[in-house]
Amino acid sequence: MLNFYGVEIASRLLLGTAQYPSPAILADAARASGTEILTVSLRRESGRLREGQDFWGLIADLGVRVLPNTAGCHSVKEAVTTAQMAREVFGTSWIKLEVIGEADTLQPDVFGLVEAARILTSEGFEVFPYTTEDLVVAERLLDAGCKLLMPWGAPIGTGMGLNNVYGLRSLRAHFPDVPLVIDAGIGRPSHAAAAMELGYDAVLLNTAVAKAGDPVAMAGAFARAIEAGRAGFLADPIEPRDMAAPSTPVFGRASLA
Ligand SMILES: CC(=O)[C@@H](O)[C@H](O)COP(=O)(O)O
Repeated sequence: MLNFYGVEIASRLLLGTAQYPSPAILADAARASGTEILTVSLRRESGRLREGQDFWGLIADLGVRVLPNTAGCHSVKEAVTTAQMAREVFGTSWIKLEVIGEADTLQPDVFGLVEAARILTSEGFEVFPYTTEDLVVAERLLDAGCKLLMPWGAPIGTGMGLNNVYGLRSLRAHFPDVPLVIDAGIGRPSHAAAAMELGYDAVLLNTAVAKAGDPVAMAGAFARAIEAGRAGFLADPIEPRDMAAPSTPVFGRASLA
């Protein structure tokens, strides 16, 4: 079972809550996904109070954990302040930390991320950092007190899947005991399955479900793909090879005589 900061989690799919056609579809998609963790942006909740209250009721009905995020923050100060407010609003010390550094790719500002992570862990937060696959940054985030890492698959909202499989494989190999969650850029269930086959512990996604033609069906498809990918990883897949190898034994030949 997954363990995030001492909390055991059965579902390996974490779901975002933005961009659904309606709150009812979000709720149905969350149920179909089997997720136990929904990410929620503080900005959304504080911005439109009435809608926020309805939204909070919906989350409470689903009986899932909330992982507040600092989506849209571009500086350390903004991210830290948003995290502090989120702790008050949502009553949890979990925070998905995003410090965005570049507008076109929404690439994390990894320098600001490490600084913000250090500040927040010293204040008792349990930080889920949205990062790249960079090994040195990963080491710095762990030094800063993060107990798990959330590298991107591809830029948020692109649906491109796993852009740097080599880097992600290498991150997995360097940190075998750290929970690793692919966060962002997943477009199709096969991308999520591929992440799990690499040995990743879980996948966080939003756009691919929220913007699908049928978000509820897509949520179910992702849940099954993640389970299949995990099962495949645990079953110890064969290594690819360059030369063909007959899968049918060649001893004993058919004879026409
Ligand atoms: C919801 C959330 O936390 C996003 O910031 C996250 O990174 C998801 O990205 P996708 O929308 O690309 O799945």
